[in-house]
Amino acid sequence: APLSADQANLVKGAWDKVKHSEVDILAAIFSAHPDIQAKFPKFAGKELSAIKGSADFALHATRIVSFISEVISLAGNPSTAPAIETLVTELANNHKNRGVTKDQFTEFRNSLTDYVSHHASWGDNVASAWNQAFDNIFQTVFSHL
Ligand code: HEM
Repeated sequence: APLSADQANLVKGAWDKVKHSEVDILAAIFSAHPDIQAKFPKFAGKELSAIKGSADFALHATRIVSFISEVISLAGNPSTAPAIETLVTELANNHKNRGVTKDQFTEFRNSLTDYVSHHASWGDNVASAWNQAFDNIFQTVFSHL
């Protein structure tokens, strides 16, 4: 089910606490899942510590975080649901073309959720809204992979 306005506000509140930590978020994902790092032509086979400070790393981290910020900013409003669907379908198709798997998307989700849950205040209500948001997003992603 789509998020209510109240649920969307809980997700926004948590995301606001971490959205300026782009590099840290991507580093946490790569560190937990080297198979994700290995999909990136620019980062494959390199030590995380050697790439984490690079402009390329900051650029990609910012792309990911900006995408998530955009989707979250559109959540909780029935009139913007089609825009979310369009953005997420495009993301799924781009990643399908790169050979990204459902398991890798799930790994990404789990690391991201782990990061946010440790860097924002995280009660049951926040967790439930966050999980519902990602269930919705991933339902669309998986239908296109
Ligand atoms: C919800 C999860 C994810 C989000 C929000 C996300 C977001 C993005 C965005 C916004 C871009 C740049 C736009 C584009 O080229 O499509 C991108 C590129 C990319 N993503 Fe993801 N991504 C996710 C999951 C993954 C996973 C799991 C992998 C690998 C296993 C991956 C690998 C890549 C690669 C290889 C690129 C191209 C990088 C380049 O330009 O060299 N992504 N991603």
